[in-house]
Amino acid sequence: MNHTTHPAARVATQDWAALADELDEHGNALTGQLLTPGQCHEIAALYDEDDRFRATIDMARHRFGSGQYRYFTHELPDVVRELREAFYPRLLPVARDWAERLGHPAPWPDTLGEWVERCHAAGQSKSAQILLRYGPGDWNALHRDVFGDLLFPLQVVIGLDAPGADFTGGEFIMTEQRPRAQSRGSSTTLPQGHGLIFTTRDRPVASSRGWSTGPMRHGVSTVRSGRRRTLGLVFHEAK
Ligand SMILES: O=C(O)CCC(=O)C(=O)O
Ligand SMILES: [Fe+2]
Repeated sequence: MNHTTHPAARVATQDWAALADELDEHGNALTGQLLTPGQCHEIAALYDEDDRFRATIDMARHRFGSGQYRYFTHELPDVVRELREAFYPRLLPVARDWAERLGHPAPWPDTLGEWVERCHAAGQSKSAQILLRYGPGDWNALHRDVFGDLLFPLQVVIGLDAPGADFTGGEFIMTEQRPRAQSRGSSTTLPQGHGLIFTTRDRPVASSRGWSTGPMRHGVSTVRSGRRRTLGLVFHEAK
């Protein structure tokens, strides 16, 4: 793999000022291409390697929607580990800036390694990186990936299949609860190999009194045909 196709290098060379502006404006932001279609297929193919996963979740059984996802063990495949490590320092300034605006604590150290250690010490010790697989009729209910007190406020989902060609439907959807008003919705068609950075729990929303908390949820609309697979990167650990 040469330097230009290395996923971590692709993360580093995104226009991070523009992505931060987009995150401020919308609570989510789509990156450029991070993975080639071949790299997407390699990651998606890991789904069938049982030893790589600590748990498999049948979404219908938990009333999370319909479809299946698997939690990787801590022995992450190199590309997944490298992507997560490459994103963390880029998302950190946004996380700290948002916490300051909201008057929330910003407990995140400079390195992902230190943050993960802190999660483990606090009893959040399980890997939260997931591969998801949706077929026709599958969907993901609106939710938040909050697993304990320790939380990183942004996460990333990477599309592994091509919308239109490999599947139809299956848009990534978000809602934002507005104070004393009805919620606002958004949908994003996730291109293959691109990442969507999005708010895990709340984003800062400008208000007459400064900043207020904009609670957000995310999910996936029903896949109408084909197969949609994604890689989910979360920066805190699960319980
Ligand atoms: O499949 C998706 O697009 C979203 C999956 C999800 O809920 C997540 O990555 O946290
Ligand atoms: Fe999620």
